Amino acid sequence: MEGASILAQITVDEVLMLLKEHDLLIKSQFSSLDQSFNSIAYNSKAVSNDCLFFCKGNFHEAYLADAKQRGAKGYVSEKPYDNIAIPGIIVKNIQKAMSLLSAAFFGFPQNDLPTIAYTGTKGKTTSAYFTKSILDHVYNRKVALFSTINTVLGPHSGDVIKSSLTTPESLDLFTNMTKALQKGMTHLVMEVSSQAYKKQRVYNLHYDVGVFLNISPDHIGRNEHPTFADYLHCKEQLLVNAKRCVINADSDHMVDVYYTAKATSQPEDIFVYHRKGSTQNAQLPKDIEYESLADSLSENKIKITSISDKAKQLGIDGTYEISLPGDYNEGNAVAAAITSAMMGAKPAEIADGLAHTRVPGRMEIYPTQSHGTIYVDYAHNYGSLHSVLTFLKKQSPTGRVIVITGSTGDKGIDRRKGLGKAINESANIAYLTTDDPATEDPKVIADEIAAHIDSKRVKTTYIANRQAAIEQAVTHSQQGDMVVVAGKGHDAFQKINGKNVPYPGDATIVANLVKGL
Ligand SMILES: CC(=O)N[C@H]1[C@@H](OP(=O)(O)OP(=O)(O)OC[C@H]2O[C@@H](n3ccc(=O)[nH]c3=O)[C@H](O)[C@@H]2O)O[C@H](CO)[C@@H](O)[C@@H]1O[C@H](C)C(=O)N[C@@H](C)C(=O)N[C@H](CCC(=O)O)C(=O)O
Ligand SMILES: Nc1ncnc2c1ncn2[C@@H]1O[C@H](COP(=O)(O)OP(=O)(O)OP(=O)(O)O)[C@@H](O)[C@H]1O
Repeated sequence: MEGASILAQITVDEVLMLLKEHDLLIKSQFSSLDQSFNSIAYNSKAVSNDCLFFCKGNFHEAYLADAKQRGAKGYVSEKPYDNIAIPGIIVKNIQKAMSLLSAAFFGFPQNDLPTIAYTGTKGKTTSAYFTKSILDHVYNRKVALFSTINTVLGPHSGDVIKSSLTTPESLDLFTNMTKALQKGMTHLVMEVSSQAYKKQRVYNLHYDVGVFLNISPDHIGRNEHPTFADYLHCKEQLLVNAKRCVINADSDHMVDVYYTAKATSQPEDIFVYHRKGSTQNAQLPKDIEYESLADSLSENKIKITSISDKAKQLGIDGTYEISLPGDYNEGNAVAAAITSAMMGAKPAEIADGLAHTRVPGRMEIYPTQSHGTIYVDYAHNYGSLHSVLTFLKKQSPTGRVIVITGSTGDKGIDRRKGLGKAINESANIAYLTTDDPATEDPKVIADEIAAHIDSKRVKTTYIANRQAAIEQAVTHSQQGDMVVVAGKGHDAFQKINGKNVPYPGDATIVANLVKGL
């Protein structure tokens, strides 16, 4: 999107006032406070007339010259560009300034769009889809969704666009909120990544409900978070910015997370849920408990019981069928039940939503007649692959586990070790292949995964072409085998050297392959 010209406006006076309020202003080169802007943009190619342009990231002066030529009337930046004859506003932090001013430009659309925000290393998309599915029953499909997979701006199929980031750039985020309101949406469910906080994409955005699902090491390395502490700190900001907080107790570091929430929310506004029998973080308050009543590939069912008085007021006690298999999806479903009840959902609506949610590329099952059963799943780090493989092994302890995976280049470097570890713990056969290699050699990435696999225990083969690797794994599988195609779900591209190279998608390849097998 990178620029917006929906009917909206902001004046230099308003810009300066806001920046001063947030201690972001260094200086302004504007002579008139009354000058107004009818559009905003951060990419010169998206600039239209009377535009206020943001210079951020790996920026080059030539982009500002381009923006001026296309109609920019001023810019906001951390440094002046005196060679270009256009007035600037110099700020201390451009990402914060862009978020703040984008929200103001659209008249703070978040104030009219009650929002549930999810963070966590795993389960954000699934929980967000569960929640949207429930609230769609309550609010007649008027629920917007900003997720890793899709951005849903309205109730019609034409209102759905593919997302390029889990959490969009701030200007795009507030543009999308405005579009959602214009299309009659009444609520928003969104995912917030740790990068969104690191890059201030959601600066000054407050949520009605914030959920912390879990955390385990991920996204640590060059281009992302320098340390786990930084990753945790960024994720915790979601609760600092939420009126009501929902926390899953069954994950490491949740005591730390709870105390972060308590710094800005009353204990009355913090809801902690536990799996029955779990002893993890037992010192945390217990508001809601859930237990698994069925946990197989064909049936996933939970019972929710409220413990504290405030939880009882949500009125969600009961049993619920969950459309997605996997014990880890039970916690995701509980989070969705709690948050949607906070937004007005009744147990029958929660039951309907949880029983009928489909999340593209998450635990999709493709049976065959004469070969193994194929699972397409988005697992691409230790936590997720370990969860999926242990769940599947529990279902069929004697079947062989066959995994096809690669890992991303230039980011999530620590995932390679984790994927190798998960394969080593639970798989019998591994096909290592290409994921999104970016600027790296996929063979080198595969070797780094393989370094954590004991090849005497797990037969490991490298096939560079992802489609060929899937085809070989599936056609060589036998009845009773569980073949897990991990990592890309429905992604219809591979990121190679800065380009999105078209790729059919794991799910499409498998769907075509299993015909006749
Ligand atoms: C490291 C990082 O956060 N990069 C993001 C950032 O890039 P950037 O600001 O440096 O942009 P750039 O492409 O170098 O260009 C610099 C500026 O010049 C502008 N430009 C460029 C060309 C031109 O002709 N004219 C022009 O004006 C660009 O619009 C941009 O504003 O801003 C871009 C959009 O404004 C993002 O697409 C980009 O995300 C990169 C691609 C990315 O993939 N980030 C990942 C790590 C990410 O954020 N992932 C999380 C999920 C992971 C998690 O769970 O933490 C996510 O939320 O998706
Ligand atoms: N609560 C959970 N705990 C562990 N693993 C999970 C959990 N929920 C989902 N998974 C696994 O993680 C994969 C990705 O799930 P999902 O897309 O919901 O998570 P996400 O947080 O949005 O991930 P990402 O940040 O990678 O986009 C699933 O396909 C499944 O394998």
